[in-house]
Order: sequence, then C-alpha cells, then structure tokens
Amino acid sequence: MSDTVVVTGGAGFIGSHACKALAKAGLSPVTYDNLSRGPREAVLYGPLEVGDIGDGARLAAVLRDYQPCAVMHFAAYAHVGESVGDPLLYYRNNVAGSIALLEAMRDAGVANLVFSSTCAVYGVPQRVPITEGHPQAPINPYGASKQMMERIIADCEPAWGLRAVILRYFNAAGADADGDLGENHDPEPHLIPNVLDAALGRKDGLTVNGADYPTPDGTCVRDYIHVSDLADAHVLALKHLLDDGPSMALNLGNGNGYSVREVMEAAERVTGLPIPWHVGPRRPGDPPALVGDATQARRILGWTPERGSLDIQIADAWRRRLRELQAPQEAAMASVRKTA
Ligand SMILES: NC(=O)c1ccc[n+]([C@@H]2O[C@H](COP(=O)([O-])OP(=O)(O)OC[C@H]3O[C@@H](n4cnc5c(N)ncnc54)[C@H](O)[C@@H]3O)[C@@H](O)[C@H]2O)c1
Ligand SMILES: O=c1ccn([C@@H]2O[C@H](COP(=O)(O)OP(=O)(O)O[C@H]3O[C@H](CO)[C@@H](O)[C@H](O)[C@H]3O)[C@@H](O)[C@H]2O)c(=O)[nH]1
Repeated sequence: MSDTVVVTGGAGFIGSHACKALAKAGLSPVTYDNLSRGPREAVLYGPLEVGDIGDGARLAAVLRDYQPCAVMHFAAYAHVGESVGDPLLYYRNNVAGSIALLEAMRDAGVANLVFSSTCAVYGVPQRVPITEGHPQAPINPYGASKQMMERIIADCEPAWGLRAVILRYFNAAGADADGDLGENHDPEPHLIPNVLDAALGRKDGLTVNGADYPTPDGTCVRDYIHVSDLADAHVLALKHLLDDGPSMALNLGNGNGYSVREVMEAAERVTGLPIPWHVGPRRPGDPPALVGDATQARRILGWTPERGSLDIQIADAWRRRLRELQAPQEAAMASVRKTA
C-alpha cells in the first residue's frame, strides 16, 4: 500500500506539524494548500501542491499522480469571530470546498480520511468535561460548518465506502519543540500568540474579549492542547484506519480548562515580562467554557498527550516567536557581511 498521505492545509498551523509527525513515522506527506492562510515556508517535509480544495480538476490530478493511502483534511477557515461576521465565507470554504474534496476522493478511489473537526460543534456545553456523545448545538457558523461536514462524511460511508476518523480538537497551542514550525496568522485571532505579542510590546496590550462570563474570573475558559500532541494523534488515527479500524469521532483535549486571565498569568511566568491588558467587549460566537474528555482517544488510539502543561505550551510558542523575530535580523546581518 502507498505510504503517501495528501494533507490539505499542510501549510497551516496544525497541518504543518502533522506533516512533520507523518515524516517522522516513515510516511510521505504531500501538502495540498492554496497558501491563503499558511506560508509556503511551513512546508518542510514533502512536496507542496498549490491548489484550492474547491478545485475538483486540480484535486483529481493530484490524487491520480500521488495515489495516496489516505487524505488528512485540515484545510478550512477556522476563526470563530470571523465566521459570525461572514458565514457564507465559512460555508463556501469549509462545506462546499470539503464536498469537492470528497467527490475527488470518491472518484479516485481514496477511501481513508482523517478530518479536522472541533469542539465548537458542541456549542455551549450542558456539562464539562465534554464527551463525544454530548448533544451538538453549535453557536457560530464555523462550528456549524464542521457539524455539517461530520454528517456529510458519515453519509458517504454506506454510499461508497469512505472510512473516517473525525478528530474534534479543543484549542491547539504551543509550537514544535525544535523550533522548526509555529503559528503564523495575519491577522492573528488566537489568544496565546496575542498574549506573547503583548508581552513583547508589539501591540497596545492584550484585549480580553469579555470579563463578564459565568466563569470563576469572568473570562472564557478553554482546554489548550499542544499542537505536536494533536499531530501525534493524527498518525495514530491514520494507523487505525489502515488497520481496518472502524470510523469514529474522537475528542482531543487535555481535560483542563484555563481562563484568559490564567493564560496571561502563565505567560508572565514563562516570559518574565508583564502583560498589559484591558477588557473589551465579548467576541460574538464565544461559548464561556470548553473543556474536553479525551478518554476515548486514549483508549482506542493509545494516544498519550505528553505536553499537557500550559507552561510548556507557552514556552514552546515563546521560543518559536523569538526565533521568528531573530530570523530577519540574522538575514540582514548575513547580507551586510556579504557586501562588506
Ligand atoms: N487551531 C485550533 O485551535 C483548531 C481547533 C479545532 C479545529 N481546528 C481545525 O483544524 C484545521 C487546521 O487549523 P489551523 O489552526 O491549522 O488553521 P490554519 O489557518 O493555520 O491552517 C489552515 C490551512 O488551510 C489552508 N486553506 C484554507 N482554505 C483552503 C482552501 N480552500 N484550499 C486549500 N487550502 C486552504 C490555509 O492556507 C492554511 O494553510 C482546520 O480545519 C480547523 O478548523 C483548529
Ligand atoms: O486577543 C485575544 C484573543 C482571544 N481571546 C479570547 O481567548 C479565548 C480563546 O480564543 P482563541 O485562541 O481565538 O480560540 P477559540 O476562539 O476558542 O478558537 C480556537 O479553538 C476552537 C476550539 O475551541 C477551534 O475550533 C478554532 O478553530 C480555534 O480558532 C476566546 O474566549 C477569545 O475571545 C481574547 O480574549 N483576546
């Protein structure tokens, strides 16, 4: 069987880390990405095929050329607040785009899929930690787009034999511990990179999006999971499918919730720098608290997340951030040395 895996969104934050984990496991990732939200420089562990998931002809050619054993489908828009303001952008990319991908997989006879879903499918939870059987009632178009895809993927199994592991991640955090990869969005919606930029004085303090939530300190609580632990889970999910394991949906989280204020305090500990902040309005589409129960992923896939500590996640993101800031200076110094 082919050891090639087509990774849509492989230039993005989680997809690029998954490519590294696949390569480390002896598999051959091929990134398929339109580079709209991920940089070319993050594609380090196999070829890059530039293309859009909505482009059926381009997908057909790539699947024909590489004959992959599976597709890992990360490509999507993934920002909660943005999805509330522009729902059609989200349904077009995440639903219509993913349908084009599934059609191309069906036509090419590629029947194994690892799909990036999210805890945003649950909406405002009735109880935490959230298990996979918790009712789904997304409160933003982003979460709804992923819920729709979960349903569409499930319908494809009896129809043409698609088998899928759907992974519902909680909040991806951290960065590759070797410093090779990180998080690179512009603009950046995510909390931890914004906290680190506030520590560096690169923005006018952190805006805390609401401090009147029904949580212990009034700020939103999330379950942060290291991106490299997520990447490892993808390799295990792929092996499960290749070993003829059944389709399933699994949560990926640490089971610990941290508020926005607690993340800021941890970042002050890790960086040794004060983080200026102020309270802004709530961000539309934000549930107060999301904490996951990942017992099933541990039991079925044998997944053992190793980087659960929030301080480790922030330290890895911090090291990578400092390296990125140094890189342009190093390049400038090298060109000065060359011309001298
Ligand atoms: N970051 C999180 O905390 C989180 C949590 C739960 C689920 N997810 C899901 O994980 C996946 C990856 O998230 P991420 O944080 O790495 O996002 P990201 O924005 O860093 O990466 C997404 C990648 O997909 C590419 N892409 C987007 N639309 C495309 C299209 N139409 N055709 C081809 N490529 C396209 C982008 O260029 C980018 O490289 C997404 O599906 C997201 O919904 C993320
Ligand atoms: O400058 C900032 C940035 C974020 N937040 C808040 O911090 C929390 C976490 O925000 P963020 O890091 O943007 O993550 P989420 O909105 O929880 O969304 C991420 O995590 C989801 C799972 O919870 C995924 O589905 C999404 O794709 C991913 O973007 C939220 O309450 C935000 O409002 C701030 O207060 N200030």
